[in-house]
This record gives sequence, C-alpha cells and structure tokens, in this order.
Amino acid sequence: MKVAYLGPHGTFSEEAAHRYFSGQEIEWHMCDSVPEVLEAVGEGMADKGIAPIENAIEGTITMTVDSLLVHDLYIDGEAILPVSLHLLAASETRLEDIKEVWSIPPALAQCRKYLRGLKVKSRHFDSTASAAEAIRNTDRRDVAAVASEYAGNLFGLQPVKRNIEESFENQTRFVIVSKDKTPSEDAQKTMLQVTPSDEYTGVLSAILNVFSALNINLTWIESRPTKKKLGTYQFFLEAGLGAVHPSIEKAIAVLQTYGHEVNVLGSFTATKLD
Ligand SMILES: O=C(O)C(=O)Cc1ccccc1
Repeated sequence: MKVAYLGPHGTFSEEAAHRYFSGQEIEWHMCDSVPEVLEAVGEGMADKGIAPIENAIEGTITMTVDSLLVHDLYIDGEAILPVSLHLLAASETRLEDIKEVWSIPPALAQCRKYLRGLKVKSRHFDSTASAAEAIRNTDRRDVAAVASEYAGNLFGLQPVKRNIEESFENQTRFVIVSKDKTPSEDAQKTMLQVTPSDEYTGVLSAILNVFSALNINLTWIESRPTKKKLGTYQFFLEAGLGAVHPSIEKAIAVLQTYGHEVNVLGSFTATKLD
C-alpha cells in the first residue's frame, strides 16, 4: 500500500504515519504541503494519506477540512499524537539574537503567547521540518524554527527554548483518508457534512436536536463557510457511533427528510499514539 504524508523527514505527520502504520508493508509518498497530501490520494497517486485535522491548542486545521471536500475523500482512521514544540536554531544563535521564527502556521499559532513575548517576526513554511531544514541551510544567525526535537537533531539544530506551546498536554489529531468509501463494520465514530436546506432561525439547533433525540453523542462540531455567500455555513459533525449503526442511519434519513444535504465523510475508530 502507498501512503502519502507531509514531508520532509522530521515532520509530526511522518511520526504519526510511521507509528500508525507500524508493522505494515508501506511504500511512502512524501508531499510538500498538506493540501498536496490530500490531492495525492484524490488523484490516485497514493492509496491512503494522513493529515493533521485538529490541534488541542489551535483547533481545527482548516486546510485539511477544505481539501477533504475538494478531493471527495473518506476518513477511515484517526490517530492522536502528543506533540511538543521547541525553538531550534544553529548552535551559535542565542535567544536574544532571534529576530524571526520560521514554521508552519498551525505550529506558530500553538506558541503564539511565547512568540509574542519574544517580539519576533514569523515566516510561514509548509511544515515544521521544512522550516528546520531551511534554518540549517541559511547563514543567518538571527532565525529559529518551531519544530520537534527529532527534526532539530535531524537538521543539526540546538534547542534554544523547549516546550514553547501554550499547554504541556499538546496533542494533534490526524485523519487517515482514502478514496474507498466502504464503512468498516466496527468503526466507532462517523464524520458527517451537513449543508442546511435553507437559512432560517434555529436551523442549527434543529439539526443538533436530531442527534440528541436519537441519543447520539456528538464529539466534534465545526462550521465552515459554504464559500458561495458570506454568512452561509455548512456543518461538520462527528458522532460517537459508526456509520452502519442504525441510529446514525436514522439520523441521516431524518436530516434528509428535512431537506438538509448530508454527506458521510468517514467512519473510523480513534488510535492513541502515546
Ligand atoms: O509540520 C508538521 O510537522 C506537520 O506534520 C503538521 C503539524 C504541525 C504542527 C503540529 C502537528 C502537525
């Protein structure tokens, strides 16, 4: 099986991919950005892909949610990885020398408070590890990357400051996606995309009531713009039952009777990678 993930070597995605698929015969397909991981699966260059969808501090990683829809992908797995972010630089660089910090935006956002205190500029890269690699390749001694300790070792950087994120319990949730939409019988969660039939007072509450009436626990809810008109939204609802469970089938049928559009985006079981 061919699996796409965000490279270069040393990303959190690589760690999640290697641990999630450990023991399996995998041909790895490394991509340069998160949207390219999902595109690789969408276009059949890889059988599966793994991409970060949510972080404990920063919340939803919207580029993943949006790309899932563009490429009509199905979530068939979920992996939760503990993440620790460090400020990494060349060995000569001291904390007071740093003027610019490089990383992927969700990683910079997880350390917003600390970085604001440093009064540094930030520069966006496509991954934590590509930022660390760029620090290794520059002669500048006033720059640092936000990345993992593993990426620091890989690119010969030193930790100037460890654990700079806002919580020591930091975790990132990754989704494993494929083109195959067959739900697994033993899946424990379902991801639904619900587009309301119309904008009317209480439409979201009417949608949510369907789940509470059927005693279905919702474990995640996110609204995203329809991208058609300002102020119009679609909802992503994650339910704590698999897609073949009769209660989920009933919820979908009821929502459709109300005229809402429902798309099953996946059915999966959570794996903890601690
Ligand atoms: O850039 C990486 O290393 C990634 O895999 C994306 C990411 C960034 C920050 C936290 C978790 C995953």
